Amino acid sequence: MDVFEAIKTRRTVGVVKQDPVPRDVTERILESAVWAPNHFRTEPWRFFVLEGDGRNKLATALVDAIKEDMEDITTEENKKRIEKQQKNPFRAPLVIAVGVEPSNEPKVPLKEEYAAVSAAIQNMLLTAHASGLGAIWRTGDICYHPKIAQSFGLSERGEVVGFLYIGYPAKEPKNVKKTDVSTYTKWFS
Ligand SMILES: Cc1cc2nc3c(=O)[nH]c(=O)nc-3n(C[C@H](O)[C@H](O)[C@H](O)COP(=O)(O)O)c2cc1C
Repeated sequence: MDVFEAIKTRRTVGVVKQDPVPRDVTERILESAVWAPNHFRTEPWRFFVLEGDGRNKLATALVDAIKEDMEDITTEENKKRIEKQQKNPFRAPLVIAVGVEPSNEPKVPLKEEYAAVSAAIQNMLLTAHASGLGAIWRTGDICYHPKIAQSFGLSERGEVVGFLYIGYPAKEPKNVKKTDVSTYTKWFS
């Protein structure tokens, strides 16, 4: 599969099988990340690989984070929200939490550190797709909760920018409509 084909045929896959992802495939996905472009070569990306029982680490972090923002954790509604977060990491056999650890160098714009990590994530999604896997980049407010960053040992400036849920597709991905690029393009020749 050439790069353009991989880019065009990759779709977000939210529902995957529980079959484990082979170690070498996971390692290839990780390796593809660090070839992303990165101004000043600060290498701001961090990867936390969660598989098998390791996914409990994320479940605990998600539950701690959600509880912190609740006034009363014993209401029926909140109990359900807690239960949902407890289960969320088990929706895929492999979850990679991708973090950013921004440089302290004044010359390095913060937005460029996030840009580099986003480019790394796209590499990972494309490598997963080219390996026959399905993946979804998930966030939500909880992803950016300081407790989540802390749970992975990130600094106060660091944060998790996405959870990649990866596995073999259980369902055909939904078709998405893309507006033709000409709508967003102005040419100056
Ligand atoms: C920064 C970012 C955060 C995202 N977070 C979520 C999410 O929390 N839940 C979700 O269902 N999809 C999430 N997505 C995936 C998008 O919904 C998906 O890319 C979009 O629907 C387009 O589908 P495609 O990836 O198949 O082109 C996220 C994508 C990005 C780039």
